[in-house]
Amino acid sequence: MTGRDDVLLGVRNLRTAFQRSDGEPLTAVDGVTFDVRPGQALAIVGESGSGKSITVRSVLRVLPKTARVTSGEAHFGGRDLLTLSEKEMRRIRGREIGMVFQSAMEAMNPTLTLERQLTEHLLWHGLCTKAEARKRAVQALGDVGIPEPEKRIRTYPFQLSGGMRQRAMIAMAMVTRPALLIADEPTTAVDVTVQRQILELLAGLKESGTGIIMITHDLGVARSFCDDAVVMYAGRVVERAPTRELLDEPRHPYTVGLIGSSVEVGGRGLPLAPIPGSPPDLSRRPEGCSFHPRCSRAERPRCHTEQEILSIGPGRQAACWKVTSDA
Ligand SMILES: Nc1ncnc2c1ncn2[C@@H]1O[C@H](COP(=O)(O)OP(=O)(O)OP(=O)(O)O)[C@@H](O)[C@H]1O
Repeated sequence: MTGRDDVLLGVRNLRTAFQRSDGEPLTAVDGVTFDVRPGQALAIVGESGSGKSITVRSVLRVLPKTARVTSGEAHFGGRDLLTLSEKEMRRIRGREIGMVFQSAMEAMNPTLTLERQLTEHLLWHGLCTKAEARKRAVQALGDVGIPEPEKRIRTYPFQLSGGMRQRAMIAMAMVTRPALLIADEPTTAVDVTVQRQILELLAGLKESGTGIIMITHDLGVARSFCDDAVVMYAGRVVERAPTRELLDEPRHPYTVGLIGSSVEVGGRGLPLAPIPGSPPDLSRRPEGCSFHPRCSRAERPRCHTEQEILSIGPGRQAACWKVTSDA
């Protein structure tokens, strides 16, 4: 049995910067901290460019060439992933940590059949014999609802429909039975029916004890699937809470704006209200709270000088002194 206190992945104070061509550093992830627990899902939400993908790519150590983790820790299975060698990371990625991305075409090798990809994946990680690998691969395709897996295993990714390809990618991520699954917009490119089926698959994984990080723009998906959520703005976590509390009673002015401008709200018949302005250029971040130029509650001088994340209740934190003084 695992309790809420077991931490599967503990990310502390993660900072990642890009070296721009003009020499200016750009801090895309700025002091991010969160925990993921076994059998629980954490949503990472925020506008485009807020640092969600770079956060998980930093943990997996699959960053663009110009980016570098400049500080922080990522504890997983008694190790700090940020201090391991590339060889050690290769053993962890795809085996102990599975990955699912928005586009299966990006994640799969178009020149190999599903059979080669799945069996080689298992064999490379030394998880079974060649004879067992095929059996496990067929089983994994069947488990994700691919009909006639014995036959489909001989196809190439491009011969499958988008929904089937997405399932095959999930099969590949699940076949090693990872302790942690990182899913970056796994349902964005598929229709609503496939989306529901994929979420059911991921829910099965969660029930079997896998911890999940789900990056999503879809607050409805976060609500139905994720236990906890962190909201990112301009590379920082501005609010964290159990997902339902966060969505039903958002506290940080940015979270309030994000929810007000979301399709989830529009779908409930309420008017969409976009947040005025746009996120800052990360190489010229405003002093203090990065959201203050867009915030209707901003006041001088405090919002221009500080942004500290503070407790606002059990399991809840917000990086806004106005919210903490309301509490
Ligand atoms: N290849 C890159 N080169 C330079 N800067 C980059 C690159 N990729 C990302 N960035 C910077 O990092 C920031 C965070 O990017 P990231 O991809 O993590 O955002 P995101 O929240 O995942 O957005 P989206 O929801 O659109 O995927 C961006 O705003 C951008 O400034």
